[in-house]
This record gives sequence, structure tokens and C-alpha cells, in this order.
Amino acid sequence: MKIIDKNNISELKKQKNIIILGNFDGIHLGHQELIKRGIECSEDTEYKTVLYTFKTHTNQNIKLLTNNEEKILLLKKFNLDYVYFEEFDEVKNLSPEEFIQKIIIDRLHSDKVICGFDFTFSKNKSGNTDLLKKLGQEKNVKVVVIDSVKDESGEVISSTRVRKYIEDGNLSEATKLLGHYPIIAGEVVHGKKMARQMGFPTANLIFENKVYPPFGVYGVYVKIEGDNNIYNGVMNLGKNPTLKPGELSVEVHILNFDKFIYGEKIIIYVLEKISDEIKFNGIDQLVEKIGNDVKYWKKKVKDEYGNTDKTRKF
Ligand SMILES: Cc1cc2nc3c(=O)[nH]c(=O)nc-3n(C[C@H](O)[C@H](O)[C@H](O)COP(=O)(O)O)c2cc1C
Ligand SMILES: Nc1ncnc2c1ncn2[C@@H]1O[C@H](COP(=O)(O)OP(=O)(O)OP(=O)(O)O)[C@@H](O)[C@H]1O
Repeated sequence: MKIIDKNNISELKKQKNIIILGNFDGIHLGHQELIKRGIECSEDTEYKTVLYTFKTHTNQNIKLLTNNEEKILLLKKFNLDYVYFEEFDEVKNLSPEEFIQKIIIDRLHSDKVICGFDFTFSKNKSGNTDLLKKLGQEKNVKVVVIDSVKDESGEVISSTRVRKYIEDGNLSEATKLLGHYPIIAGEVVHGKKMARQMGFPTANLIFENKVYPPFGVYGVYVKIEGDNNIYNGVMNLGKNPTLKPGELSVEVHILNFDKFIYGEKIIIYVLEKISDEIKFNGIDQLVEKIGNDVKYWKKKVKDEYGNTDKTRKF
């Protein structure tokens, strides 16, 4: 899977491409179905698959489930040929006709696109799937539109619903709609080194402006880039009221692990909440509380999450 943008699309000109259209925030089960269908359309043909998404989400007023790096990590498990990141500013004022001609046909060298039932495009979202089909016919671009993918209660799966579930702390529903655990990924940065002195070293990630579950302590899986192991861990997400008041952080204590991983890229899979963040008056109480969180999670791992693959929705 190659990551491309408008500055390196020469390969696309040498071949036929099927374009899979959308924002794809979170890569939920609806997105996954669309991707699979796009890949199916390309099978046994000379077409290459290009997932078309944006460097910045088309709605700039919302917090996102996934930054671009996280999106790429989640897309890696599919057999896509390319992920193309568009500058939204460049296309947001195009008319529907211009979008098809300038972007789909001229830029991406395509005559086949696939999107979901509610896909909209062009200036003020003036283009919908009917218009896309109509323009496609005029310009010899085949348009495939897939039906809505719904959850078990019949409600359409969307990034908006997943965002709400995560913000409300309903991780099990979010995980169901995503088809994978919510992830937090990034490079390990230096913390205050206090956690290590307390006996619980933590890998710190930068706290971003994205959708997080409510502040607190969570049981997680951790993957480190270049390391095939899946580690168990406890993550503290929040304000660190006792030791680092006012500083927002994401940090994870990886169980049975004692390597320095500063600068390494990690992915945290958030499983379930363990406890709230509490403000203590002394360090001893804090150390005892963290110890209890760790003990609780170790037992839970042993009893429930274990090392069986069936609970792992990566
Ligand atoms: C499992 C776990 C649970 C934590 N629970 C709390 C808590 O309840 N209250 C709190 O103020 N800080 C809590 N923290 C945060 C630590 O007190 C502390 O701020 C942090 O680990 C210091 O990080 P640093 O040395 O990596 O910068 C917790 C940390 C971990 C790893
Ligand atoms: N449940 C679904 N079933 C089928 N296709 C979907 C579903 N959800 C999204 N898609 C399609 O996947 C592509 C990317 O979707 P996009 O991320 O833009 O929408 P979304 O998931 O509904 O997000 P939001 O809730 O933010 O509108 C689009 O073509 C869209 O129509």
C-alpha cells in the first residue's frame, strides 16, 4: 500500500485505477465494506485500487477519531494499492462536473469509482450519488454505490455515531461499530520521569485534539512498531491531578516490559475503563492506587483477555 498525494501520482497515469471515495474517519465497518467491495471490483482486472481521502477532514469543526497516521495504520490490513491524500482546499469549490473531470479522470486517471449511499461531493456538498451516476454516464466513468451498512439494531453505521460512543465512554458499542478497538497511535515522547520512580514507567504520547474516551485509566493492548508482540498495558488518559496538574497526557505502563522506547511508534488499542483519575494528597496513596489498577488489569488479562486471538479485533 503506497501513500500518495498530488505530487506523486505518476504511477497512476500508467494504469487503470478504481477510486474508493470518502473521508474514512475511524475506518468503521461501513468503510471496511466499501473498501472490500472496491477491492473486489478490481480483482481479476487490470485495475489498481486507490482509496481517496483528505489530508484534513471535509468538516473542520469536529474532533476526529483518527489522524492520518492512525488512518494509514488501520488501512494497512486491507489489500489496497494506494491511499491518496487530497488537499481539501483544492477541491472544495469545484463543481460536480469539474470534480469528475479534473480529479477523477485527469488527476487520478480513472473511469471507475465506488462510494457509499450517502456520499456527497463538490461545492457546498452539491453532488450526491445520483448526480455522480448521471455525470459518470456522460463522461464514461462507471459509478458503483453500495447500500448502507447497518448495525444489529438496523441503524446505519457512521463515524458520527462512533465519536459519540467513545466520548460517552461506551467503548464496547464503539468497538462493535468500528470492527476493531479504538486506537491511539503516536511516537513515544519524554514525560516527567516521575512514573518510573514510582515503579511504573510509562510511555508518553502527545495529547492531541482528537476524540478520546473520558479521562481515566484503561486496560489496553500495545503494539510497538517493528516488534511483533502484542503487549498488555494500563493507560492513563487525562489531567494527572496529583503530579502534573493541568497537563493533559496519554501514557501507558506496559506490563512485564522494561525497554526504553523513546522515539518509537506505538499503537494503543483501548479495551475498557479501569478507574477514574483521582487527586491524592500524597505520592504513597497514588502509588498504591496505580498498583491496584495494575493488579486489577493483570487479573482481567488472565481471566478474560488472555492470549487468545478471538478477543482481539485488530
Ligand atoms: C495506571 C495509572 C494510573 C494512574 N492513576 C492516576 C490517578 O488516579 N491520579 C493521578 O493524579 N494520576 C494518575 N496517574 C498518573 C501519574 O500519577 C503520573 O502523573 C504520571 O504517571 C507521571 O508521568 P511521567 O513521569 O511519565 O510524566 C496514573 C498513571 C498510571 C500509569
Ligand atoms: N454505513 C455505511 N455503509 C455504507 N457506506 C458507508 C457507510 N458509512 C460511510 N460509508 C461510505 O464510506 C465513504 C466514507 O464515508 P465518510 O467517512 O465520508 O462518512 P461517515 O462514516 O458516514 O462519516 P460521518 O458520520 O462523519 O458523516 C463514503 O463513500 C460513505 O458514503
